[in-house]
Amino acid sequence: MSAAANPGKRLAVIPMKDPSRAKTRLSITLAPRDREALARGLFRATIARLQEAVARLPQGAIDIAVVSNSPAIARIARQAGLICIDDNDPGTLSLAVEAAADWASANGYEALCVLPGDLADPSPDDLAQLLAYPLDGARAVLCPATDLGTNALLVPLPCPFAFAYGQKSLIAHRRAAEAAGLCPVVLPLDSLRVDIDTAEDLSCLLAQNPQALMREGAR
Ligand SMILES: Nc1nc2c(ncn2[C@@H]2O[C@H](COP(=O)(O)OP(=O)(O)OP(=O)(O)O)[C@@H](O)[C@H]2O)c(=O)[nH]1
Ligand SMILES: O=C(O)[C@H](O)COP(=O)(O)O
Repeated sequence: MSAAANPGKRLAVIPMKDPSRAKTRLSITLAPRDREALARGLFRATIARLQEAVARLPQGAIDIAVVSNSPAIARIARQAGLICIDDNDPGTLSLAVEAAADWASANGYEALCVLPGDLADPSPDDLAQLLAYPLDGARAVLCPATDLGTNALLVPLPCPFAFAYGQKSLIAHRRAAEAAGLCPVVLPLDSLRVDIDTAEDLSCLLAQNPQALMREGAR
């Protein structure tokens, strides 16, 4: 693909660690194989919801990708028909997302939407609203997590500021977008507020979906 390949298109990207290294904050609550199963299960659910959202939008408007260095994640992504971007394991979420932004710019996409692969229950309606949000060349859209993290964002490409994931990243992203001359829009979408980081998040998830920790070994 080249820069001329995707004019007017947006790329939705899910950053993913290898499942064997994921969900470390749940180490006290879950055995390694359960953390791995949870990470895979949440990733598959995110893909399905995103595909449902994309199907509601004009055909060809959005492509979906994963950015990861994990062969296990690449296998799941390819089976689902996603684009796989290899981030060469740069060591942080921000650098992995930067690798995806660079790839998307080089391939001619006009905007990048970043969604973590550990959202508890993202709704296709909310995802479609975010994916279709008008940027008018100068907006950056930020969807807050309950803890003031950034659970989703939509930026024009090339993105004029550095990603700043970490504690209270919503505030950091808002400032960075503004400093780079963009107009930051905070878009609170209920179903994008909760990701599964802590034991409390997990018990809420299991109350709603007791299958969330089903073993995935056979797939
Ligand atoms: N490609 C890539 N994805 C990452 C990286 N760090 C985090 N992610 C992904 O970003 C999303 C949010 O991740 P976190 O909640 O920070 O990490 P986690 O592994 O899910 O959980 P913890 O280990 O408890 O921090 C998940 O989809 C992760 O797989 C990274 O270094 N590279
Ligand atoms: O804002 C962030 O850093 C992202 O939402 C990732 O946050 P998490 O570590 O809370 O999942």
